[in-house]
Order: sequence, then C-alpha cells, then structure tokens
Amino acid sequence: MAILSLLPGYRAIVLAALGSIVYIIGLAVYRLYLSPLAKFPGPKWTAATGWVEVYWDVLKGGKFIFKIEEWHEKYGPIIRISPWEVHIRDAEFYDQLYSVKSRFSKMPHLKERFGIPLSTFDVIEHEHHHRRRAAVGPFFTRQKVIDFSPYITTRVAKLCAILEADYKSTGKIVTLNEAFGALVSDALTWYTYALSYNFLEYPDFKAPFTTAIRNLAYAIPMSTQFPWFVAVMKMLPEKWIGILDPQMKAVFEFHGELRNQIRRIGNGDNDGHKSVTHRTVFHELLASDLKKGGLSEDLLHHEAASITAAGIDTTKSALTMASFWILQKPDIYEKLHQELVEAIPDAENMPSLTDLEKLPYLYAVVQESLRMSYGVTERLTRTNPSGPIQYGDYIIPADTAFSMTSYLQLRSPEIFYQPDEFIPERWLNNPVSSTGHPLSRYLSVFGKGPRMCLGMNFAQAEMYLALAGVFRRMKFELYQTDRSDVDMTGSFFVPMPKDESHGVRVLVK
Ligand code: HEM
Repeated sequence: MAILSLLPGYRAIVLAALGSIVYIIGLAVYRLYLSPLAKFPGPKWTAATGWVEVYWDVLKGGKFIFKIEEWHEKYGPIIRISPWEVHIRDAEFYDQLYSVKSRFSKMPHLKERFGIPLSTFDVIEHEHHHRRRAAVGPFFTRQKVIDFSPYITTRVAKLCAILEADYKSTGKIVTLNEAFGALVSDALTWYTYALSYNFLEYPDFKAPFTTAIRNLAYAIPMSTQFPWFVAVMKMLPEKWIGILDPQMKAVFEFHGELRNQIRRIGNGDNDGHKSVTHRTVFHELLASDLKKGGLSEDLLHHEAASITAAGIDTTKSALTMASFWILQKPDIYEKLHQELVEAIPDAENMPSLTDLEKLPYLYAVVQESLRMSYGVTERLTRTNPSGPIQYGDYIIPADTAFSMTSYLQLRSPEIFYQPDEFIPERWLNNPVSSTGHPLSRYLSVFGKGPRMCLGMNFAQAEMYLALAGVFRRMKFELYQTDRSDVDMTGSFFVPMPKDESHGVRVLVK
C-alpha cells in the first residue's frame, strides 16, 4: 500500500473507475425503475442500455428488427425497445398514429446519418418539413406522373428490346435487380433533371447509381448508431476513404455527379428542360422564388441525393420481388400473362397507365409485390413535442421517441393470411379486413401522414408500366435463384437478402 500511495496516477484511475461503475449502476436503476417509460413492457436489458440495438444492428448486421418482432410476440403490442423509445405493433393503430393531421418531429440525432442533412427527408421539425414538402410535392402529383408516363413506357420498350437482342436464347444471364435498377434510374433522372444517363445501355445493366445506393445502405446501421461516423468520413480525403472502405468510393462519385448536375442546371449548362414537355424538379426549383429564401447549392444537392436514392432502390426492389414470384409460381405467370395478352393485343402499342391500372390481376400483383418488398424496413421513429400519445392504457410522454415498422405491419397475420406467401388473389374483388376496412388501408409500404413517400405515384406508375411491358413481351426462366435471394435477412433501412445472393437471375427464352 505504501508503494501505491506513491503512485497518485493509480489512485485517480481507481477513483475514476469507481465513479464510472456508480454512474452506470445509477443510470440503469433510473432507466429500469424511475424513468417515465419504466412501466412499459419489454426485456430489462433493452430498457437499461442502448447497446442492445448496437449489437443486433451494427455487429450482427441489421437484425434488431427481428428482435423487436420477437419481443412483441412475448410482451404484447406495445414495448420499450431502448431506454428512450417505445415501439408499437398494431395494424389498426397505424393510420391513427401516422395520420395526416399528425404534427410529429423526427429524431434530431438522426439528421446527419445519410450525410444529406438539408434534404426534406431529414428535416426534423414538423412546420419546417411542411414548408419544404410544399415546394417539392407538386412535382409528384398523380396527374404529373400520368403526363410523364409515356416516357416510362418508352424506357420499358427499350429494356425489352435489349433483352430480345442481346440475351434471348443466348444462355447469357440477366440479373433483374440490375436491369430494373437501370430502368428506374433512367426514368427518375430524366424526370428530375431532364438528363438521361442511358444506364439501360451499360454492360449487364450495371448502373453506378444503383451500386452506390446499395453501398450506402450497408453503412446505415453504423451511421445511425454513431452519427459522428459520417462527419469523420466527410473530413477525410476521398482517396483515404477509397482505401479504408472501397465501397464508399461509388457513394462519393454518386454525390459528386449529383452536385455537378445541380451546378450545371444552375449555370445554364443543362437546359434540357427546354426540350422536354414535363416540368423538371430542379430546373423549376432553381427558377423559383425559393431561391431568394436560401435555396443553396448544398440544399439542392441534398434534395437531389435524397430523391434519387429514395426513388431508385425501393422501386427496383419491388419490381425484382414481383418478377421473382411471378416466375417462381407458374400459375401466377399464366394468369398475369393471359390478362395482359387479352388487354394488349399488340405489344408495340402499350395502353396508357390509367388503362393498365384497371387490370384486376395486374393490380393484385402490384399490391402484393409492394407488400412483400416492405419498402423501408427501418422503424419510422417520431416524437410528439406538443403532448403525450395514448395507446390503450399506456401514455407515451411528450418528446419521447415512438415508432412502428412497416415490415411488421405488412406481415400482420390477422390482416394478411399466410403473410409470408406471395398471394395476389388476396387483393382481388375489393377485399376487406375482419374489422371491415378495405385491405388497401393496411398497405403501409409508402408510410402514411405528412411525411409519407413523396414518390408514391411515380413508383406505382413504374410498377404497372414495367410489369405489364416486360411480362407481356418477355419469357424468362429463373437461373439458380430461389426465395433466399429475395427474403430479407437484415434491415439496412431497406431490406437486404443474404450476403451471398447474386440477385434474381434469369435466362431469356
Ligand atoms: C416502391 C417504391 C417506394 C417505396 C416502397 C417507398 C417508401 C417510402 C417510405 C416508407 C418513406 C418514408 C415515409 C415516412 O417517413 O413516413 C418514403 C419517403 C420518401 N420517398 Fe419513397 N418509396 C418508394 C419510391 C420512391 C420514389 C420513386 C421516390 C422519388 C421519386 C421517392 C421519394 C421519397 C422521398 C423524397 C421521401 C421523403 C419524404 C419526406 O420526408 O417528406 N420514393 N418512401
């Protein structure tokens, strides 16, 4: 002991260690027994520490969502999933919570995680979001999308022409994830910037945007838990990042390209909007009054990245999911093909979007594909600054995080029988739930309320036009692909299949 007393540094370390232990125990006791959330059901360790989520999402790769599902089975429809967040699983409550009248905020600590904090998607506070959304919303109305839909039809025809010319009866494999990625990227960039990258003509349809967005998704669990990770990455020279994480190179190139396009529109180098009939989002925004109110290049770049990333991966996945099941289940293919042949006698003369939407089996396939592709699988976390939220006997205090998850909603067995099976028939003949509501009310794949998907009309148009065009003209055979290539094994904001998956691969017959 005499020796120890000679080492003042040692004492300080012991005191600091003791202090930390007391602090950690005190914090756990507070969270477990004294916090306003102490009475909510759920495992004790998730109530005590946020590291449970880090473990399942960051270390195990997007698996927290499966734990949430497991805990709901055990503890009921409302549970505490962290020291500061409550999660609800109740299909009937979704519309009530995410109602159009709600004025919830997002969580401030999540603002930086995509590296585009100025986008509408990442606006935290409701009123501010409302103003921003009002500026971009008008570009994505149903009528605007209907007016633009003939262009999507031409891109679908182009995809089919390439498949016929380069792949049919050749034994060459097509990865549909890439083919649809190129299709939706071409459609979206033409719509928003009047710019065609012609990704459909890239070898094997490998569009760099699609790769970048997927790579970005894999970093989301890390950047969600440790938002400073994005700030550090942004400070490092790009060359270093390319060495540390080669996947991020594609992401930086994606951002560089979008920034470049915004600049070109701003300085008049891209005047493509003059030669197209539709109003392009970024030309209009740059010409609008908003510019006076602080419409910076950064803000537009962040908006462009958000719309592009949100629009490509989700729609690509829904189309890939649809195609897999259509090909996996021959009876579905037959019914769809027959309906399409009857409705479209000449495949070179495709009907309008609004006519396609009236085809009952195509409608059913689109709905079921959206349901099974889940859209955004991360829980949609909000807080209510203006008051508590009541769920049954539970009261979630104001300013407390709460969430629901479409992955659980879309697989509710009480709403969707055999929820993990692809059954388009469930959508035929205006079905209703056991509580008497139309089944479509529970299709929450685009979210609901003031922050629901901006591009819903665009995505649905792409689904009808692409599925009708492709399955009217083409005959495929699945190549070394089974449902493990589409089933989610982890949630990285969007669902991801097993790591070894090569995607949905087909031969063109
Ligand atoms: C099948 C395809 C799609 C699905 C399933 C989907 C799903 C979603 C979901 C669940 C949200 C979050 C809603 C919330 O936070 O409450 C969202 C937001 C968003 N989506 Fe989509 N989306 C799709 C396609 C698109 C397309 C094609 C675009 C662009 C044209 C787009 C642009 C956006 C934007 C900008 C937001 C943020 C809206 C805001 O915060 O105000 N999405 N989407």
